[in-house]
Amino acid sequence: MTTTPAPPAAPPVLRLRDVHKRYGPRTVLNGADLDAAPGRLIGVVGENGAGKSTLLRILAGKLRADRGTVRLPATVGHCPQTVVLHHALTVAQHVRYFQVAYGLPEPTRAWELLEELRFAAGPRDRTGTLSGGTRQKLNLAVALMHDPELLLLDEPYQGFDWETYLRFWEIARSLRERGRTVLVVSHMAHDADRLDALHRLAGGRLTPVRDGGRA
Ligand SMILES: Nc1ncnc2c1ncn2[C@@H]1O[C@H](COP(=O)(O)OP(=O)(O)OP(=O)(O)O)[C@@H](O)[C@H]1O
Repeated sequence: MTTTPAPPAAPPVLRLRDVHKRYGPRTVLNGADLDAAPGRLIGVVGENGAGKSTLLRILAGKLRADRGTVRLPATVGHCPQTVVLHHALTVAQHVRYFQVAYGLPEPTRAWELLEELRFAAGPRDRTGTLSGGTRQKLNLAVALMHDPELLLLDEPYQGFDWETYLRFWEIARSLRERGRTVLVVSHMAHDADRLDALHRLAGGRLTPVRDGGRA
């Protein structure tokens, strides 16, 4: 009898090893490790101030770790907790700005995402006039519009109504099906079932709470 060897596991798209970060005397990350394979939905939970946003900012290249190694794919999207939009610019100006920043020939994906998220504002509306949840939809769409291999989302659905929250998870699932890796900082216990793996950040380290085996 011949046996077919199992296919080798896909190499991690994200690898974090022994990452340290302190702000003055305060140590926030103290040897954080994480591996993420392609096509995984991964959650990170932790108490307020545990260092989740710090971790994501390091992964997004917006903050330098004091020590340790971070291996990332070529394209990374980051949707930070604080909306990065400028209140005086219109919706269309934001889409155009990020299209140019990412070097995209067309901004089509941004408009598709906004439609999927039931975006109610018009292209000429200034973001300063939008509701918090509506601004967050634009924040999310511009983080996703270049279809990054790794997507870092810091509580991405703050201010979303229930229907939009469910649509967010549909988008996350379709990204996973296309081999994208999505890392979500979450406070919601009922998100856990939607994820392939869940890690807790405490004491500056990441510990798997639940792991689907390939995260
Ligand atoms: N730029 C900074 N300078 C000094 N301290 C900072 C800075 N950014 C964050 N901190 C501190 O580092 C700790 C971790 O902050 P961080 O925002 O990463 O936590 P978090 O887990 O995302 O918190 P939350 O759940 O409240 O969003 C906190 O004590 C915070 O006050």
